Amino acid sequence: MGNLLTEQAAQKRAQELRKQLNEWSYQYYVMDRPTVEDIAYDKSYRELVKLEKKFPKIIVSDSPTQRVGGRVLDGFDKLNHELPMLSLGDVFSKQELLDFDKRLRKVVAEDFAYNCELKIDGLAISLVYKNGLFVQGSTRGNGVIGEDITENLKTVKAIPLKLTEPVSIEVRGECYMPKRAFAKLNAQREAEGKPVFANPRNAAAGSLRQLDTKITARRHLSTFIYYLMEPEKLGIEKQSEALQKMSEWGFRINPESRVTAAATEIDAYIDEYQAKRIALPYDIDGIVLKADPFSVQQIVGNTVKVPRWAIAYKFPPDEQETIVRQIEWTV
Ligand SMILES: CC(C)(C)c1nc(N2CCN(c3ncccn3)CC2)c2cc(C(N)=O)c(N)nc2n1
Repeated sequence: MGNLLTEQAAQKRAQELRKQLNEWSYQYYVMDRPTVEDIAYDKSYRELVKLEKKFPKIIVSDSPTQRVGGRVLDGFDKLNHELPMLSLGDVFSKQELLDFDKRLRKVVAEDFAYNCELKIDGLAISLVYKNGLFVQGSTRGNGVIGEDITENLKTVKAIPLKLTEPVSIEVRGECYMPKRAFAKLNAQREAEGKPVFANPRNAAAGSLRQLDTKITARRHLSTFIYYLMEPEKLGIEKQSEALQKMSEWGFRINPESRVTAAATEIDAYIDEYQAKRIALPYDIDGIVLKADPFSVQQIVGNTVKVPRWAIAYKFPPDEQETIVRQIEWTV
């Protein structure tokens, strides 16, 4: 491009490049479906970087160039979760799960199904969007006070910088490090004589706590988003519906969740994923059962710390998992 390029022409070309790059990135990082060779991506990306360098005024917040990090923060601001990030009650046996189900059905007259979800073993995060643009990301902290890690979360490619609709929402999810990235990182750290991380959750937490966002950007973090705050404001009536809607907005949603009507289906779900656990490309430490209709949440509400309409079933610690981790996922 000769330098006769006007800012307007640069803006137009940059918009075309962003659209293409964001589409490729969505397919790769959100849908796990690589659709383009790296070289094609890099070529377009380099052209966009050049255009934005030449005409800085054309830069927009959802440009893929805004994901590389680059600032070294001197700390994280604390922030107040207007809607507290609750904890989860947890049970360790199917019998306790049945007791939870019985207790809940005693209070709730209407029949209802559960939404069963894998319990991703990462770090709980909250993401706030204003008119479809990512404006703030934070850690759970103690549930009321968290840390603003927006700059670091912008580098997580699975977190959309701009949604497909201009909605103003807050969502909750888990930020995690895939097992393969964890094995690679630890192999690298070992080679550099640095201490290795004990598990992917610690590695994810350490990566999000980095004050140098460039380091966070190369840690291959990902997310699964699992809750939409105040769904009633958008006329969404069930957890399964909220997950579907969040997927349409561009969030990465775990594909293994399932609506189960009867308790026996829950048993099957638990058995299935206890067996699949080792083969999953990310760590899970159980499953999360949520009453699917949000009306049930309205009826039973939450205690100070935990919802009465949801429970976590924790898998027994699976020691051979650790041995397998060394074999299966070393690069
Ligand atoms: C929205 C509710 C409260 C029902 C909820 N809360 C969750 N958690 C709360 C406790 N959390 C927590 N973290 C640290 C210390 C205490 N509690 C960690 C997230 C969920 C975690 C997962 C997951 N991991 O995959 C999930 N699929 N659904 C969740 N749903």
